[in-house]
Amino acid sequence: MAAIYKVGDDFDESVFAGASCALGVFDGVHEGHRYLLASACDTARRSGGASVALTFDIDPDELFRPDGLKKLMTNDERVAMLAATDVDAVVVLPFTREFAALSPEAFLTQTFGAAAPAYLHVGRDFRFGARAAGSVETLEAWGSAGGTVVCAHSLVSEDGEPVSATRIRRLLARGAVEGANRLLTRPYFQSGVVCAGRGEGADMGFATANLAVPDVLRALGDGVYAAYAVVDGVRFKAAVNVGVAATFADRATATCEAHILDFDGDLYGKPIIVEFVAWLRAMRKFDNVDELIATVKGNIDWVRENL
Ligand SMILES: Cc1cc2nc3c(=O)[nH]c(=O)nc-3n(C[C@H](O)[C@H](O)[C@H](O)COP(=O)(O)O)c2cc1C
Ligand SMILES: Nc1ncnc2c1ncn2[C@@H]1O[C@H](COP(=O)(O)OP(=O)(O)OP(=O)(O)O)[C@@H](O)[C@H]1O
Repeated sequence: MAAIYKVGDDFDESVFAGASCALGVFDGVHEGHRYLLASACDTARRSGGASVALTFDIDPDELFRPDGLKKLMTNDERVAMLAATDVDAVVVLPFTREFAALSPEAFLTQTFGAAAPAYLHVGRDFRFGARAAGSVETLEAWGSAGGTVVCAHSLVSEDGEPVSATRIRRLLARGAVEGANRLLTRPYFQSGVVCAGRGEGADMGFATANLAVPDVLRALGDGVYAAYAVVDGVRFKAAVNVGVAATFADRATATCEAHILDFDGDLYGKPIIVEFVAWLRAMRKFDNVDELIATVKGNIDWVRENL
């Protein structure tokens, strides 16, 4: 597990000296991000320096484009996932309005101080600094003056289209979880602490663990999904309703309800992770509860037999 440095008063920039850094937000830590991180590990191995994922504490869009923003994971999950790759260190820059207002040159000076990295890896489309004025060309001019080799990579593509967090969000919004998982190279997940529901699921024959997923993390479209639920590190099959239950919209608050197969422990207050595998059907508003129960039990049976 990589060391995690949060940049603050006592941060020592010498971490960057001679290092190979991959720079970006990295929401989702998707296939393209992993390629960039692996490229940094590669030049680090060859040059004998450390490999560093250089990122921000929040997604800049949280400050500048919060309306309708759907992130693929929390900031803590993003940093933890970066730290679980092969990099030696994750450096987390505080992204404030003051920081965002820096010119590209000031951004680089403030970030690296006198400790120039040996290699800096970015995607060809990388933009940074105030009004996104900084580009690969800006990096290259700075790098050649200070001794940093800038590696601007062509974007990793799948099916002729670059992999990006935006593309993955678009897939998730329409429930295309298999496609999103392929670009993520792992299952898309939602996580949280199980909260109290209305308590009616158990009477209907299918208890559910309810998560109140904050709106900014609801990248996945409403619907019913086959999934796995991870409880205390153990993976169980699960049938999951995403979105506020349409039949009970006036009294329901949960936005992710998982019926965990072959599990009957008390989960209130416990953290769980729901890993989505396949879209099963659209969520429906049922006219009678018997029809809802029969349909949900059918979904649970499908999960039991097919996952
Ligand atoms: C696999 C699954 C599918 C579901 N599908 C629907 C649905 O299509 N429409 C709906 O209104 N509620 C749906 N629900 C939500 C149930 O209505 C809800 O879990 C039940 O009312 C219990 O809620 P409670 O945990 O708040 O007591 C589904 C639940 C599960 C587990
Ligand atoms: N498909 C890709 N292949 C290689 N590098 C990539 C790819 N996608 C992004 N990168 C690079 O990874 C770093 C982090 O990118 P960033 O966090 O902006 O990801 P993104 O997927 O492009 O996000 P968004 O879609 O929200 O713009 C940047 O240097 C970026 O250029």
